[in-house]
Amino acid sequence: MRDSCGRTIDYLRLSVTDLCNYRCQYCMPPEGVEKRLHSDILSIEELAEIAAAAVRCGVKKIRLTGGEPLVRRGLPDLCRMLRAIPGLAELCLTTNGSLLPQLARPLRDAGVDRLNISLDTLRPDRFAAMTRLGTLQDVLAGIKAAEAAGFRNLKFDTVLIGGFNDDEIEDFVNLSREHPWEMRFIELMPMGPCAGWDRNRFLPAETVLDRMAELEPIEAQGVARRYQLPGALGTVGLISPVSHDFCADCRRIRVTADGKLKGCLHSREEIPLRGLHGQALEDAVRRGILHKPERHHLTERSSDTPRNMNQIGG
Ligand SMILES: Nc1nc2c(ncn2[C@@H]2O[C@H](COP(=O)(O)OP(=O)(O)OP(=O)(O)O)[C@@H](O)[C@H]2O)c(=O)[nH]1
Ligand SMILES: C[S@@+](CC[C@H](N)C(=O)[O-])C[C@H]1O[C@@H](n2cnc3c(N)ncnc32)[C@H](O)[C@@H]1O
Ligand code: SF4
Ligand code: SF4
Repeated sequence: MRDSCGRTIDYLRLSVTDLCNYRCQYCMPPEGVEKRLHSDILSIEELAEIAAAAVRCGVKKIRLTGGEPLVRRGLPDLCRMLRAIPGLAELCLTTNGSLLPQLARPLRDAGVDRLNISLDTLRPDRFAAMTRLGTLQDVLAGIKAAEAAGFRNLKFDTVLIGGFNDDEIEDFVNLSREHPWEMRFIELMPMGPCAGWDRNRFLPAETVLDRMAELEPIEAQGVARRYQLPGALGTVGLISPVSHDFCADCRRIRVTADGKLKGCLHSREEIPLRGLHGQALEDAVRRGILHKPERHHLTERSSDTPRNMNQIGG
């Protein structure tokens, strides 16, 4: 289905929880989130019902996200239910990777096609400081488990943060030499805890090209401009929501774990879906697509959404 700007909307980012086992400094406050009542969050059945309605409205790809999706109990059951929806072409998941040692295999068996793993630093001390609760070791074990479970085309998402990880650009890019991975760099978007951070922490993704002159452009994919080192097995991606926004080509809608449809990551507008079923649910999804905001306004001000990123899912 097309929105009022003529964009085809076929990609749903579905958040299964706002909870997380990490507290990344730019994403969540140190104290975490107020624990909600279990009933405030969509049940597995409600998530599957919304996903099926979205597919009837033209969605072909679903990406599960969080918070951290892997902390959600019953996630493999949900994946199995989603995989059985006729017309769904791709089921993907974005994760911090820490729980993949236990869950990579069950998720693969449940039909998840592809994983994107967030990884902001390769230094154990920095990792612990940025995530406040995590260890790099867990994520490295998670990556091994994902490969052993048969996940291919892994992508890694690194949020570029000036003064934190910009001296690791080369290390990340070099991983693409020996591994068939896409190493992606994402511009930090001003929202939630990082909205007021010093301007020099927000770097344009071009910084990567300035540091790595060897990178050669290859075909873009989704929202990522892509590059490759000569002879490398993997690729490098740049995602520039701030400096080169990709709103004109946006194909996404989002549903939050508390059941609100968001036409745009950065907009305040939300459509409540809870309690709707059948045609009424489908009509609400269509309304959300039709009224999808045209673009964000991050070059003029911080994000308009009052939510932190863990309450949306990226
Ligand atoms: N501004 C903006 N940023 C987005 C949007 N979608 C994803 N991002 C950011 O881009 C980063 C990468 O997103 P992923 O979760 O890996 O998903 P993806 O890029 O759609 O993944 P692929 O399906 O592999 O192309 C995350 O940090 C997101 O916050 C969007 O619609 N708008
Ligand atoms: C909110 S997390 C949810 C999924 C999972 N917990 C993870 O970290 O992959 C999704 C992605 O959003 C990114 N993210 C969070 N806050 C961001 C911000 N302010 N700007 C850019 N990316 C952000 C994270 O780094 C992560 O790659
Ligand atoms: S970025 Fe992901 S892992 Fe980090 S706090 Fe946010 S939801 Fe959790
Ligand atoms: S900011 Fe909004 S319109 Fe722009 S790409 Fe992201 S979700 Fe789409």
